Amino acid sequence: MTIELQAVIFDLDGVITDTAEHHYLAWKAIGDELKLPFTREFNEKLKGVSRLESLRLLLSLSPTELQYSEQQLHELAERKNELYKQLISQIKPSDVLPGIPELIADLKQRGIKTAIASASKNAFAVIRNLQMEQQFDVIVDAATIKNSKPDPEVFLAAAQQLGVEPKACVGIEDAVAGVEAIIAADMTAIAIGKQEHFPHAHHTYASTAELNAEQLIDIHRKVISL
Ligand SMILES: O=P(O)(O)OC[C@H]1O[C@@H](O)[C@H](O)[C@@H](O)[C@@H]1O
Ligand SMILES: [Mg+2]
Repeated sequence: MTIELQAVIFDLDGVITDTAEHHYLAWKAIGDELKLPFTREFNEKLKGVSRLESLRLLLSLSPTELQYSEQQLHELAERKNELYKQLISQIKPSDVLPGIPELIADLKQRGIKTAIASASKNAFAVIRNLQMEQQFDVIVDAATIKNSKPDPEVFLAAAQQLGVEPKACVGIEDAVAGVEAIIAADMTAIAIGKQEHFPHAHHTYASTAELNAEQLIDIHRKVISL
């Protein structure tokens, strides 16, 4: 018996709206201050991972062994978050990425459920500013999750709350750690970004504008029959 696609679980930052850029700009400001050679390429590693883990990755760019106390680490993370919160305070409904509203509407019409699986503690603020609270059947954010991506926990929690088995889900991510989490959750993994970043994704689109429900159903069907 084949398993039909029953739910699409979206990452938030970089998939629903371009907050991946806001995270980058906030870390870039901290990196510049500490004179660290932080690039967009290196930023790919920070996508999808928790705030503190992102900070650890950023500090690993230092050529010398920098020693920070727990207190200093906490202050740096807090400062990054303040910069980030300023940036997201400007987010408005028109900042939803292209193709996303149409995809969600099409999925709903086909009876396919939708959820958010985000590693961010700011997820609800972003969704509120986008006025998308009513668009998803389930929203899981960092507040209730112990293990961050690439651990599958956030995707599995979303599937469980939807009442759908993981194999019947497609996950959509713009982060390497996120695609790993989807695969570890035994779901079909769709990546958004450059193909070379996502060798393990089942399919990669250059942009959210290319997403469409019919194709997701097809890709899921092929993955299930493998
Ligand atoms: O600092 P926040 O808002 O809790 O976000 C944690 C992580 O959330 C993820 O969604 C982002 O991709 C990461 O870049 C970010 O570090
Ligand atoms: Mg993301």
